[in-house]
Amino acid sequence: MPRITLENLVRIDYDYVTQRIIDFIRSYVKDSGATGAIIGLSGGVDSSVTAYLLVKALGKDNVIGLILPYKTTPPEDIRDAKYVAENLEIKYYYIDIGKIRNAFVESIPVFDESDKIATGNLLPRIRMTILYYFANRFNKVVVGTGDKSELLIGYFTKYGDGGVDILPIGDLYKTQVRYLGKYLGLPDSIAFKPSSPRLWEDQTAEGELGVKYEDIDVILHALIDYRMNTEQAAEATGKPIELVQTVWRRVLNTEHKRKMPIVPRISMRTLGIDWRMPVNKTGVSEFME
Ligand SMILES: Nc1ncnc2c1ncn2[C@@H]1O[C@H](COP(=O)(O)OP(=O)(O)OC[C@H]2O[C@@H]([n+]3cccc(C(=O)O)c3)[C@H](O)[C@@H]2O)[C@@H](O)[C@H]1O
Ligand SMILES: Nc1ncnc2c1ncn2[C@@H]1O[C@H](COP(=O)(O)OP(=O)(O)OP(=O)(O)O)[C@@H](O)[C@H]1O
Ligand SMILES: [Mg+2]
Repeated sequence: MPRITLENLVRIDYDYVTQRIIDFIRSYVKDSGATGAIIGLSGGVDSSVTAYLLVKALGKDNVIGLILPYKTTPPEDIRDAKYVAENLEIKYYYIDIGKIRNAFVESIPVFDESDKIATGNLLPRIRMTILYYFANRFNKVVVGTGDKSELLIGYFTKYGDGGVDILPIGDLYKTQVRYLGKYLGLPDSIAFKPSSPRLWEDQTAEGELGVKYEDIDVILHALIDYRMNTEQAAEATGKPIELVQTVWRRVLNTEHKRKMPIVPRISMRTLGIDWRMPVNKTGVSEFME
């Protein structure tokens, strides 16, 4: 049984990884017929790394950043998001989403502030709408920032930050994204900033999940990349079986977030039977007469 450590995970060739992602972005945007990319800049590691990669792939004139704060966004995030945009010399817009969010709140009869998830999820869904406005308006693609850890455990808002066209860092675990950030020249204050969706005050990802990303990553590495079962993963990583099961349960329970909406199979082709109505002598279905 291999011993699986975080060391394994972060010791990858970041030069190669960067080139693969750049090639992917370039060819996707070219084939889509778009003129470039739109990205939401939060000041967090995922959007910062993705923005650096976009500029390397497409050039600074073809990337637009949107800084979309709400009052739960701390000032240091806004400062870091601006730093990224200015350092990369990309065009960016700053749009406070407070008024839009409040219009939703005032218009929804059953609105309940105490429901943190339903209330918090409004923010990424509003951001998604604004990102797509810009994409339509300027013929660009919306670039998502989800990493492999978040995607696998479903730690994102369905059709919010999950509603995007491409996910350039979606095959890299959070810890790998941090080291890629360092490799790309991001300051440590961004590359190693504790992750948070900032959906409510003082929210942190690890606080809400109850598991550290370091543990999540090493466990996912065993379960997904080595295709181990939970007992094997616990042994190979040295993590408690309960923790491994918690992570695995998250993967299973969020499968729906990684798929297109399910369509029931009722057509002739998918059912494999002829479902046509009987036709009359003139060859017309009776109900159409
Ligand atoms: N089996 C199933 N098949 C199909 N659809 C299913 C389903 N189960 C739930 N659903 C649907 O999914 C909905 C629940 O999913 P969703 O609306 O996303 O809500 P949910 O997963 O409960 O909440 C989003 C989570 O992601 C976190 N988040 C959000 C944004 C960014 C980040 C970040 O890392 O920065 C993290 C946030 O803190 C929260 O924990 C249900 O209301 C239902 O509509
Ligand atoms: N205030 C914001 N302004 C613009 N975009 C935002 C804002 N907050 C979140 N987003 C978008 O939603 C994405 C998902 O948020 P998330 O918090 O997962 O990513 P992050 O902040 O880049 O990194 P981390 O997950 O480590 O916090 C961001 O990467 C960004 O594209
Ligand atoms: Mg964040």
